[in-house]
Amino acid sequence: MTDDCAIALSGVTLALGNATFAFDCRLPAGAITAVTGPSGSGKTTFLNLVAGFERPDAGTVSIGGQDVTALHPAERPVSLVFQDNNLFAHLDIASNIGLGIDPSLRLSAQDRAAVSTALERVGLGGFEKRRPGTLSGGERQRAAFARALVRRRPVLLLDEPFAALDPDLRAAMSALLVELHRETGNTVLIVTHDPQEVRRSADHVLFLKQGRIAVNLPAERFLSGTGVAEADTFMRQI
Ligand SMILES: Nc1ncnc2c1ncn2[C@@H]1O[C@H](COP(=O)(O)OP(=O)(O)OP(=O)(O)O)[C@@H](O)[C@H]1O
Repeated sequence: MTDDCAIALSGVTLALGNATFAFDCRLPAGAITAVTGPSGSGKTTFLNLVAGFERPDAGTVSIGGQDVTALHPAERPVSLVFQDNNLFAHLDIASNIGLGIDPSLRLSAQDRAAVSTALERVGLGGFEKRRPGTLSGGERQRAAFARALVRRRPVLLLDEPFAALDPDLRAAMSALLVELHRETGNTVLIVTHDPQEVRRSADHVLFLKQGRIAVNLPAERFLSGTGVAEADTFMRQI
């Protein structure tokens, strides 16, 4: 495990409408961190700050020791799977995933093989020529996950990536995430409402409350009780 991809937010503050956020934390490199907490607590905003879709009013965001606060999302070493999976309707699934490798879609035979392998791993083998509009919501989410996989960036950001899937498929996709994480050793942040997901996949847990960090602990310690009532109630929902 290297320290290259630790994510650090130092003195970060942000106001969006009536909501205010203040984040100060350091997240371990090469780990899966679950970002959780009640609806409206700031989970997506936290991910947006790391991805660069939001800029802090004050403070710095760094990834792997590099200050990325002023960098655009495309310049940051991250790949993303957000709730709206951002597939291009006019491109087939293979091209949508190929965009993760090369935005101009000049793909080598090896790249095309990587696309097909990623599709097979997410259970969409043979979907290469299909258009996004012909896929179910869950299949589109899995295609977006495949696109993030082929990018092979050191940091993977996932915002409720499996929320639309039924429980069995959700469990299978979490298992796939853990398996791929073991292979690549990348740093993963996954926003989830699902305590089972936290238990299944997280090495580390960040629990947010009203735009602040209420708990920042290794998963083992989080699961054995945090002393923060909301976090402990959340885990008892299983
Ligand atoms: N651009 C914005 N303008 C005004 N308010 C915003 C904006 N973005 C987020 N907020 C508010 O900030 C709060 C946190 O939003 P955020 O989406 O980060 O929460 P969340 O924890 O991801 O919620 P959920 O679990 O419901 O998706 C919410 O109250 C939201 O209404």
